[in-house]
Amino acid sequence: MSATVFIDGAAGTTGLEIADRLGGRSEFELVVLDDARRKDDAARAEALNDADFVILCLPDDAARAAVGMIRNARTRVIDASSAHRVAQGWTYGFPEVIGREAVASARLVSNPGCYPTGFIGLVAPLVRAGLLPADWPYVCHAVSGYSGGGKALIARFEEDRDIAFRAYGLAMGHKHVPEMQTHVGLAHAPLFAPAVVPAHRGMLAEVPLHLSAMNGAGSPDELRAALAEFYAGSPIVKVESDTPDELLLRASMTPVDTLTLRVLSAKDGSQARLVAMLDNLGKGASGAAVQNLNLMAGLDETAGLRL
Ligand SMILES: NC(=O)C1=CN([C@@H]2O[C@H](COP(=O)(O)OP(=O)(O)OC[C@H]3O[C@@H](n4cnc5c(N)ncnc54)[C@H](OP(=O)(O)O)[C@@H]3O)[C@@H](O)[C@H]2O)C=CC1
Ligand SMILES: CC(=O)N[C@@H](CCC(=O)OP(=O)(O)O)C(=O)O
Repeated sequence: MSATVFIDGAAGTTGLEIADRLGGRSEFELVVLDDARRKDDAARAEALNDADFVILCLPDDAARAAVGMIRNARTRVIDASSAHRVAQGWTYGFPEVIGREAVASARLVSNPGCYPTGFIGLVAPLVRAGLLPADWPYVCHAVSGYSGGGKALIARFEEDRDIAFRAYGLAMGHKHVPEMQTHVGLAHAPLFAPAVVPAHRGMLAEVPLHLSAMNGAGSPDELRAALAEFYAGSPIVKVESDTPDELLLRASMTPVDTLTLRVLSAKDGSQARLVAMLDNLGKGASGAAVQNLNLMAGLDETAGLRL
């Protein structure tokens, strides 16, 4: 018998991409509320309590309210919002970093943010291996396609074709910083500098490092080898050892659920740039939600993913 899945917020950017990935799969049956009922609390409460799995693709406040509507301990939840990413009782849904078994057995899973997927994917294994210090004040620069901001930012970029680059989070305190600090185990909140480019999807997150100024930091070769070992065998996270002349995000990018990591470095090893590339709607959101759903349902983690 197939498990029932209710996507709350199914008409939004993340929800639609999850439904795409689940389409045609016999292991899951999607529960769909029509347009007239998708924001009706009584209909949502019924669907939230009846489904085997609920995937929340809602703004944070609506996600918190949806969790409050679940009145049984049977329904298992994947929250794509940032409402529960450092909350007690929730498992952080980054299986490669947190552990596949932890995600597979959890009832409440919080999907990582798109930018933190790049930052944590790069830094957590290296801090854990003792090759980067936990008490360093890290910096993360990143660019995202505009679908990262959901329907509102898509509409803004599609209406105003003149925006070439949008830096934001300028007063610091971006909502992703707590999960970046917590799930790497850092002493200081990272300084996070996000931006949006006029492409629908795609993301690059970078952590520049003055290795020669960091006490006890590994060499670029050691960092690269440690990442390759940590993700060895992962069908989703790839560690590349090349040094390309340039890294391009293409506006025509097709959806992909991989996360690609690189350690780029100076010849003398004094400086490095840790770089993650992903699709904000792939491993950054919908692909990650489907990977977590697969694990929670006891299935191959890659089923339905675009690899
Ligand atoms: N886009 C991305 O790349 C990523 C998004 N996320 C997170 O996923 C969540 C969804 O984001 P995204 O899909 O981009 O956002 P969208 O704005 O595209 O979609 C949100 C959807 O939720 C619906 N909604 C809002 N309030 C309610 C409610 N009370 N009851 C039912 N439906 C409601 C909206 O309805 P309506 O259509 O009427 O506006 C909309 O369809 C957010 O928390 C976001 O931060 C996480 C990682 C990456
Ligand atoms: C481009 C853009 O606006 N991106 C969003 C983050 C997208 C994401 O990861 O979603 P969560 O909000 O669920 O964390 C932002 O910076 O707020």
